[in-house]
Amino acid sequence: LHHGGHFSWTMEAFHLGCPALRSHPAAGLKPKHTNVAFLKTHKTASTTMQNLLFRFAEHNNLTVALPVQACSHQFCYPRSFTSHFVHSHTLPPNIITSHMRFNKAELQRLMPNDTIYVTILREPGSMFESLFSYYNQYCQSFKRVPNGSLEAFLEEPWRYYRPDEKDSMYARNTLTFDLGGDKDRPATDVVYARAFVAEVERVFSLVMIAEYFDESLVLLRHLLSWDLDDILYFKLNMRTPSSKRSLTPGLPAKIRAWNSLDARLYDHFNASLWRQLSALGPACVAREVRLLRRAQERLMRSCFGGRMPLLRSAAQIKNKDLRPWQPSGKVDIVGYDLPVNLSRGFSSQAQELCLKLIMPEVQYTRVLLRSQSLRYRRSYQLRSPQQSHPLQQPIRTVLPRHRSQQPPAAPGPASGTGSTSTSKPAAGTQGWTTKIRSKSSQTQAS
Ligand SMILES: Nc1ncnc2c1ncn2[C@@H]1O[C@H](COP(=O)(O)OS(=O)(=O)O)[C@@H](OP(=O)(O)O)[C@H]1O
Repeated sequence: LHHGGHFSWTMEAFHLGCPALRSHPAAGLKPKHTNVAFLKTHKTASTTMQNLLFRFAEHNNLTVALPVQACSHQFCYPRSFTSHFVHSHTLPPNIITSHMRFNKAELQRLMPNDTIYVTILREPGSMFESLFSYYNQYCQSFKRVPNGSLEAFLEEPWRYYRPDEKDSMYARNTLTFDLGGDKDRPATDVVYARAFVAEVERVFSLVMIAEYFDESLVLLRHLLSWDLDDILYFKLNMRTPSSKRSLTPGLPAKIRAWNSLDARLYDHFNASLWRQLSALGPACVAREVRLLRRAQERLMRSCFGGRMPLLRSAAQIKNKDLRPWQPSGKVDIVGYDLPVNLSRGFSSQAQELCLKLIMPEVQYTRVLLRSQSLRYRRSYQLRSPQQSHPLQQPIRTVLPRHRSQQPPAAPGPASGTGSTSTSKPAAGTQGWTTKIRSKSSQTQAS
């Protein structure tokens, strides 16, 4: 961090890395894969992932598809994604990661052919508890429940839930909905549930699991041929312990029954994550996880003046660019503040890294849109019309009206070079390769 922002721990990783993989001859030369579509599901640690992808994109001068202003900082969720929602200055994209309702055909039209699709799921009990608390003031199904009681909702969900109502996707099978599925298919429709899981498996090369976030990142790193320092992160979008409630016995089973499609997805992809980890080698995975955590702790201490940071509620954070959005007065989403004397002994690059690591979703989206827009404007005069992305002509300015149930973002305008890979530094990762195959080619063909 003190040497130009690059965290040099790849050599250490090389010595501790997986022997079987290290012997692979050409892996050190393999370029990093840079075309990634990450489906940002709700309340699954997806903001932490999005921040990691934003930083990777900036570091490698890539283009991130961002929403037009009328969509706020999401792609007009809960409407099904279309390329009309993408800001024309962020085309052609390498990475897409903002909230959307998945639409395979539209994403394939937008993204390069070799795009790797990734998403993340969370255990249904803790996820539903998080949704219930976060969207308590938005979602009518939750607002109707006396005393905001999760137990009361789960006792008689049909008393409070209306499938066609605004924001009902937060109250039942949210993962299925985000993935483009039918959240209200009855649990008895096993044929639909199986086919849906199979479709998700066909499209997504990696389905991460929030409970095993670091292990999932190790798989991601191998899948994309990234370095260990590309997967460093600080946890974002957390609630204070006082905003959480523990689930009383019997509730997890009720949550699973109510969200049976999500439960099926979770069980399937949790099992497949562990199969992939075991194929990579448990010892190798454990070593990489250990390295990641150690490096993260060092990075945190560097950014926060030698000690571990205190998590702060939004009101306590002096820098407004670092205040996380608060869904209501009843839930406290915490964030970080940087020490005032951070600039002492730090390069501007190192300061920038510390800032971006803790920048909340709404503000980072706005910053990225601004910088990409600037880049787009600078390169605009140099382009011939043929060099434009097909979706850039004509630029679409009219958007169907849509209410925003999410935090208001104020993105400015934004960019577009279309590089598809970066040169991977050979040091430390020679021979490390993944056994996980990209499914993008199958997906394109289907
Ligand atoms: N690295 C990592 N590992 C495990 N869990 C993590 C991580 N980062 C964030 N979190 C937890 O994820 C919850 C927020 O999820 P999202 O960022 O997806 O929420 S949002 O839909 O974008 O608002 C939120 O959960 P709750 O605190 O239970 O609400 C965060 O604490």
